[in-house]
Amino acid sequence: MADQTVFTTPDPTVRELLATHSNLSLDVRSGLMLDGVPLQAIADEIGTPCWVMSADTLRKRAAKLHNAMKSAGLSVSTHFAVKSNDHLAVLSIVSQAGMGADVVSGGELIKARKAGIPASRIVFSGVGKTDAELRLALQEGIAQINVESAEELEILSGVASSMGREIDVALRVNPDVDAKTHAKITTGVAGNKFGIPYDEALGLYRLASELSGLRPVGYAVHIGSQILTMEPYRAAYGRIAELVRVTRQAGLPVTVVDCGGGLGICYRDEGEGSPEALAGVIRSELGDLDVHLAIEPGRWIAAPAGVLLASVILRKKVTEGSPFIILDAAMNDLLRPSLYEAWHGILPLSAHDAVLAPEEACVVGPVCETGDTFAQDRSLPPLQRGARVAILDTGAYGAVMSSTYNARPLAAEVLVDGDRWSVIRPRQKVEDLWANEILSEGMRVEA
Ligand SMILES: Cc1ncc(COP(=O)(O)O)c(C=O)c1O
Ligand SMILES: N[C@@H](CCCC[NH3+])C(=O)O
Repeated sequence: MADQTVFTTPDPTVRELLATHSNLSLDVRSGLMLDGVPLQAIADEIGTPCWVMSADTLRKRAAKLHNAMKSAGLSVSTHFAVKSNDHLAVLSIVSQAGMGADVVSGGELIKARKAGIPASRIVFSGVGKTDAELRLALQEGIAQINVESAEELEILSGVASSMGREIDVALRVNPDVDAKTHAKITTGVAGNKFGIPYDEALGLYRLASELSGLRPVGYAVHIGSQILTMEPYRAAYGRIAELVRVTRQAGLPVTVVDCGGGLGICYRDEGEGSPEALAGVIRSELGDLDVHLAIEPGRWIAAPAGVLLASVILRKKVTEGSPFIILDAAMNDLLRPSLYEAWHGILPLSAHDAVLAPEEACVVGPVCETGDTFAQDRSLPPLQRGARVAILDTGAYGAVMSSTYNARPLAAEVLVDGDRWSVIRPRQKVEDLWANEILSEGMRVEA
């Protein structure tokens, strides 16, 4: 077992990141550890870039969320948002920790089933489900489909009737509440593509009760992602509670409210969304409705469980301003900084690097895009060629959003469980990049 001696580093960012990430520690000899595993050992054996997930963190966070709901006296089904991390190992761990799944495609549905998540614990959300995906959901007998438009209601009714099936349906309502998060991940304001306009919801609920193949059971709402304060949740759930009352007054039964996901985490110093506070809001706004409650968290469960390991290819001097630290990971691996200007903590893997006095640097990848930037003018220990770093909080919306842009093979994935680790997806081979490309004989030119 490695020596867990904590020592002082002069870099306040390093100290703060270690303080806010309880699964990470800096060991004098072994460097940065994720749970009981030195990350250098993984990088030595597997190479970089490489995603590493902590099984323990997934389990602990699922338990924390369940306890928060229970302590508030709520019985809530939790559906892990598969879009945040769809690795079979992750799905299997969260399933064993008591979660079902929220899926947005046929592919996610099949992966959730492959990971052992029972169909009865799967809900299907999304603005555009194809007929084939709806048929799959009906064949599998999943718990519920969250319908997002009048058009989808008609299509689903047609598909279900043609199969002689009936399915529980919740209407996803757009409550026109601003989640005060990044504009690209806000989903609950009027004008977003998501959900049924609030004022149309009751009419469509009535329509759903008249259409064959559908059993309208309630409402769903999801207002966005990385939400840190409770006001938007309170406003959205308050509106849904009102809708439930009005629907019942109209003589239509409502038995389900799906409260969506969106709870945020602490990437930098913003503090994390509190499951206890969320439970409190759900109880105060929806607790007396006598409905079955559900939530769909993704990021809050998975993001802090993962890091992305990378190596410094080179350090590029500039005449003015911060030097460029060019990593072997890039935007094709982790897209969030490029897409949302998202801030991710970066820590050196070596204890030796971690104790150096910090400098300002720009951390970038080698992809041919100026947007391929992980951090601008970031205070970091001076990282030299060959140094390794961990980019933090990449367990959600990390590997799932990777691509092979610039013909860069998908990075390896590793699972840490206590003081053991194993590869859960080998690095993609370069040959795999063209394995499915068809080059007809006439097109082939001998090199
Ligand atoms: C319908 C739905 N549910 C759940 C989630 C999960 O969100 P988060 O990862 O922020 O918890 C999303 C993504 O924003 C979503 O679109
Ligand atoms: N992919 C986004 C969040 C979108 C969530 C899905 N609706 C992120 O990385 O933060």
